[in-house]
Amino acid sequence: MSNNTQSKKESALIAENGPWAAVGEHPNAITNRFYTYERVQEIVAFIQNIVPAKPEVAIICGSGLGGLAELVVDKVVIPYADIPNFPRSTVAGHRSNLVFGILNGISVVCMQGRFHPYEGYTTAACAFPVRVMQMLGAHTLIVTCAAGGVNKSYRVGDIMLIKDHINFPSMAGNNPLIGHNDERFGKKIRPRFPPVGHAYDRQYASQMKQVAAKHNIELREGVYCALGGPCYETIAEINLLRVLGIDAVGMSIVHEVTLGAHCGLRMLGLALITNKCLFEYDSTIEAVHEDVIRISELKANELQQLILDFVGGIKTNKT
Ligand SMILES: O=P(O)(O)O[C@@H]1C[C@H](O)[C@@H](CO)O1
Ligand code: HPA
Repeated sequence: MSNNTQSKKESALIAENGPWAAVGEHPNAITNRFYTYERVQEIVAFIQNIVPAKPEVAIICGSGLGGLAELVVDKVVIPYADIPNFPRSTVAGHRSNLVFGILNGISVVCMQGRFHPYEGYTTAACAFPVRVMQMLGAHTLIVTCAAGGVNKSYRVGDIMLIKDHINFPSMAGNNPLIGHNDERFGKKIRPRFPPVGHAYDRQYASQMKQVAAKHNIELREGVYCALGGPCYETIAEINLLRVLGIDAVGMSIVHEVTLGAHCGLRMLGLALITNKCLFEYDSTIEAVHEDVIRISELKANELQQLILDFVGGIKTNKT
């Protein structure tokens, strides 16, 4: 091929796909092109063939928190492996199932296992199931996760209502919305620059506080931040996060909430504090994932009680 033909081909590619085309696009742009509106619709149609009922509430279960899905009645379980083009969760404490059914009187879909960027998935691939669940009918998304306590007053086993988040991967140019903005995701036309300042629904937050008070469960409220993982943080990093006013640190949620905001979902987030973060160089305790799962499983009942009652409240408020 002559140099001239080669450069003409490259120019055409760049004109069609943008400046990254010649050197390789940002991976999220590629994922977004893979999980097009049409492909997401195909996945939705596949699922609707198995489960015709519309879920109203979507729940993403964090590390060791998949037990919540066991409370669902009239259950239909679809393994991720059975769904065309659906990723698999590769992390201990995350099963790979979509669980449909009724939770405290309301139709739900639970993701029993999520995807994390450190598993090798782009943030767009990690979060695209949020669009699937919205297209299946969900108007509400509940995200749960395990997190390290950065706030020094937090204890292991505390539950934190997520008031807001800091999306460090996004600040570093890794947002799941990078790539083509397909305005068809969601009920209204979805904007190129969606606001996320009120991503966590204030009314839902106050309903959750009432539920916690009713059960005598102390609820913390704070700011969650996501880092890329898979390493737990250094002592210097934790001290930096603390200076920034962050209360809990994890490796998930923020990309899911970003797509949830983009497609117009009302959202609630709960983080279970599974370990205290390291602040001092002479400290001997290190975070380990086995402990994260152990604490999650130990405290799962409380979290489940909160979600069960909260979901029941959504039903009551509708009737
Ligand atoms: O899926 P979540 O955010 O609950 O999992 C947390 C973050 C890492 O995946 C893992 C670290 O122990 O737990
Ligand atoms: N850091 C990051 N992610 C986590 C932690 C932590 O200490 N605990 C559970 N998930």
